[in-house]
Amino acid sequence: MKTILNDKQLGITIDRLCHQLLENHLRFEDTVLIGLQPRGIYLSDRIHRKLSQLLPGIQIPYGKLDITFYRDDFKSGNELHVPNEMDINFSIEGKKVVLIDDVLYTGRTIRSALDAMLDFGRPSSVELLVLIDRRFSRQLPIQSDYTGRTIDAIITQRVKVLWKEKDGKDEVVLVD
Ligand SMILES: O=P(O)(O)OC[C@H]1O[C@H](OP(=O)(O)OP(=O)(O)O)[C@H](O)[C@@H]1O
Ligand SMILES: O=c1cc[nH]c(=O)[nH]1
Repeated sequence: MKTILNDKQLGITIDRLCHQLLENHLRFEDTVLIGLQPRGIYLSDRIHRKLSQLLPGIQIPYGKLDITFYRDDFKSGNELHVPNEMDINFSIEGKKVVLIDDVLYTGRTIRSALDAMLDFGRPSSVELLVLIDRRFSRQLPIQSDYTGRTIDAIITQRVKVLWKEKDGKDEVVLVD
């Protein structure tokens, strides 16, 4: 097992991603943040919290999207898919959406998210922010606009993003 980001590096990386978002979205007037269930929301919670500190008095619309019923393998196999909470109480019609997830690998989760998101309106643009981009693993033409760390990993390896509130510590590891 190899550490990709320790807790300090993870904090610095999230701060940097927030500043990159600020550079492009300034006061977030037409921008909404959407975290992907289940594991992207730990990152999106932190990003939303940090941006709210950096922009006091500004309410940035923030929701959580569940893609369970939009997965391209939803109807195949015998696996039982258990949905997570869908929590988007605003329209994304005409908004600039920033989708947030922890890991980008094949790109299938993001494809499903793009599909699921359209139930909430037609955005003017969609960007993707991920903590870890597993390069050379894509099965679809999808890439991130904001990236914490790009890594090369072989197919048998798995990136695990651990969060203090869920897993007891903040760390990103590569598991063989
Ligand atoms: O780009 P992809 O290949 O879709 O992988 C990325 C997704 O994988 C992880 O979720 P999870 O382990 O729940 O997803 P999986 O079961 O699809 O691997 C992670 O939280 C991302 O959402
Ligand atoms: O390495 C990987 C690939 C997909 N999803 C993860 O969380 N990790």
